[in-house]
Amino acid sequence: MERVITGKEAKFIDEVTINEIGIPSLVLMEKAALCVFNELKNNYYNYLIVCGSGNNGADGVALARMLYQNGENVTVLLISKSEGTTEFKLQLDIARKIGVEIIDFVNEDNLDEEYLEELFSANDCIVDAILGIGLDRQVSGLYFDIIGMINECDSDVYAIDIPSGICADNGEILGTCINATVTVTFGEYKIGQIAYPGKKYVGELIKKDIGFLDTEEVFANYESEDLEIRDNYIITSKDLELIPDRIERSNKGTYGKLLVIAGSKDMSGAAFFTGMAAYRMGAGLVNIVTSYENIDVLKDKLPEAVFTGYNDLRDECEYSKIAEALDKYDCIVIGPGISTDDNSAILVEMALESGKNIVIDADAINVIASDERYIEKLHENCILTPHMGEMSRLIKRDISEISDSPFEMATFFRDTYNTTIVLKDANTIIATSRGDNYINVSGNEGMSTAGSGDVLSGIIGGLMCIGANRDIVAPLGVYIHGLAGDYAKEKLGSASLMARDILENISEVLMMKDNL
Ligand SMILES: NC(=O)C1=CN([C@@H]2O[C@H](COP(=O)(O)OP(=O)(O)OC[C@H]3O[C@@H](n4cnc5c(N)ncnc54)[C@H](O)[C@@H]3O)[C@@H](O)[C@H]2O)[C@@H](O)CC1
Ligand SMILES: [K+]
Repeated sequence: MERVITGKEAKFIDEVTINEIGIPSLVLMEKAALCVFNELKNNYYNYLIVCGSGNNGADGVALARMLYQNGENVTVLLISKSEGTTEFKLQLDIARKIGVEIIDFVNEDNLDEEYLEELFSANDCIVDAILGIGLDRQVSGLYFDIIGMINECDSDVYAIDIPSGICADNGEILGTCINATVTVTFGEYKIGQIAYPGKKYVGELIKKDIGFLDTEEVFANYESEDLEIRDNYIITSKDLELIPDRIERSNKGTYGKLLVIAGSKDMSGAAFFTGMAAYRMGAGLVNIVTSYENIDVLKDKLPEAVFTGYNDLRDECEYSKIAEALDKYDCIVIGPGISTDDNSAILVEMALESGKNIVIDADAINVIASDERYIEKLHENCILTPHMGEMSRLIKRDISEISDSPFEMATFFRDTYNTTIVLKDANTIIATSRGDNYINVSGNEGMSTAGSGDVLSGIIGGLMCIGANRDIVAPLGVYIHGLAGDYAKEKLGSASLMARDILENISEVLMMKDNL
């Protein structure tokens, strides 16, 4: 896994590198500007570098100097009213002395919006050096208007460090933001570049090492009074190694027993997808607990499973049959297609009280959302997998509020209930009960299709079953699900992609692991 950091953590790493280690700020800046220069040089006819007056702007001015000295047509556009940081003033002074063309929009007369529009379209490359990780409030006024104009023109836009307007801490857009073609960032990825909505505006994301002190070393050895370091990661293909290997001399008991409580009248498909996904992940035995009328059809589709039927769980005999199964099995997936009737409420309560490792999905989440009594029973071995609608019911907030700040919502839920949450979205956020957060980077738009969530809960259940580390099953399962979807998209395109195609490509992911 790879760490992703907040803007504040990035600042802390900056400060330690400069103040404790002694690498001068200007040396880091020179390297940062050089990295962007190497991406740009000789690629465009005319460059316009739009600069704020913080160190992001200073990077921009240093870049302009490099382009100028390389013989390219470059203009700096200054748009800040304030004098700027020490580094900014210094870079500007050097650039002026060397002869770089500088337009000071705020202080020069006779410059209006029309002039700016013409300037933007006259340059085929615009560099956004307005705001970086120092963004700390809503974008308004001139900055707002200029970002709008840059987004309107056809030129390529390179953002230095992060597109201006995206909050590096969580991906929120503070009023407006630059829609970049390419973003060149320094040190580590920032959450705002990986998480939606920010991710949508980053374009191609290039990460460059500019000589900061190693992040893990900084976090382990230096303390900051006002900064709480959070463990945020992305899963990468290397982490597939964390899927337990098959053992040559083994039997089905070696790979665990999973109880899948899924499906209700007219909803047998959900149980099939979940059960089958768990088997494709390598689960030893899957027992599907479902309404009696589903069993015949499921037996045909998934003869590898065993079945436990129920009709009315107020019946003592039926109740104890399920209680016995809960007792015998290693882990549980509950929710896909179970409906929200009285039987489901009983099943959810039984599963929660078993204390086992449980994946809680779909209608089981709706049951929990319907009554405070259940939410209080969540524990550290639960993994909830809500989509935006289910999350909205669970925490009683509007979907728009959740999709504007999914990262905050997921971590808030985890912190409140000490449970793992998988908030499903175009890039799913996982906040684990151990305190780690993950932003998923696999998957595609074709996976927004019926049954896709059922497959995910089966994959996570399957991973638990085969003995993957408890702290990693949720983020790893989400990553595998997305990767299986990516394989499916490669073969079929995104529009025709169906849940069964995700299922069929789980094996591709497992073979990829074998070839690592
Ligand atoms: N030594 C360093 O500190 C390095 C800094 N680097 C660059 O410096 C950037 C961070 O620099 P800074 O911390 O100076 O911050 P920024 O340059 O991102 O911006 C801070 C300035 O913008 C103002 N501001 C914040 N939000 C605003 C808003 N919504 N509207 C208008 N003004 C707003 C702040 O008051 C402050 O004056 C990084 O993103 C990176 O590009 C790199 O050069 C690497 C080395
Ligand atoms: K920027």
